[in-house]
Amino acid sequence: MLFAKYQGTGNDFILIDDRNNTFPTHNQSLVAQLCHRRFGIGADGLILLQSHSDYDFRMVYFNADGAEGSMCGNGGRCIVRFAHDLGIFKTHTRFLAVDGEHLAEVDGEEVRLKMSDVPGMVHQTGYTFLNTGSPHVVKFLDGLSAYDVVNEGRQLRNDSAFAPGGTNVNFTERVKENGLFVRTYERGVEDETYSCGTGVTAAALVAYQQHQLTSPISIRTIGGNLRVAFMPQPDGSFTDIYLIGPAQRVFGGNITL
Ligand SMILES: N[C@@H](CCC[C@H](N)C(=O)O)C(=O)O
Repeated sequence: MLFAKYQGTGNDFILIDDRNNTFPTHNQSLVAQLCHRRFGIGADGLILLQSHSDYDFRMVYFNADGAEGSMCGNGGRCIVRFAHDLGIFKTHTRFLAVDGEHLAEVDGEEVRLKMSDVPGMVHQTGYTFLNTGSPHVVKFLDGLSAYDVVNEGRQLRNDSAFAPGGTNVNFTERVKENGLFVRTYERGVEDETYSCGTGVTAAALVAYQQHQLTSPISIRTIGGNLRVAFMPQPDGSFTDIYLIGPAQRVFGGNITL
């Protein structure tokens, strides 16, 4: 079976053209093995591109632990690049993911992905929780470069407040000129990743509401730079949310299943 590896600001994924529906979607240990960084290809997740009668394609996303996941923003940008490379569309596309319809546009190196609307957020002491297609905690702090993201993130990810599903955790620092630096502990990878698209989207919306940053917000991650644009609504919800940044093919190959 042919595969290709793509990355979006260092969040990396195995992409498979599954338009003939031959991938064994219920084989969780196979997905985990393919994503393993020592015994497999190595990736933060695996994504199937499947056919859909009403859309250009359907995105099916699995986390590195092999379980089917909720929405992945960087994965969404990578599958758009993959579909573009396969010749499925020219500049604009419309596809279906687990959280519903997404529109996207390829513009040179960048992919601009429309995210799901966000109904609101819950503020707790020390952090904010919201769902941007996947569940996210956003916690603002100073000195993020030296912060223990893995241990602090793992604790919050497994906090009983988020049981049974758990949450992703985004540690966020304000940087100059309407910008953020974000480091994410990702559920399903169970480690810090270089970038998380639904995570930086969550951080941007909280930064608007709590720190008066304005759309579009520039975000630095370990793996590169992203932008998040959005329209705040009077009822506290957000519409027209766009995640914008680079997505690239890394290499391709053939796997025997
Ligand atoms: N890396 C992703 C988020 C993927 C989903 C997450 N691991 C979860 O299970 O909630 C992104 O770019 O959004």
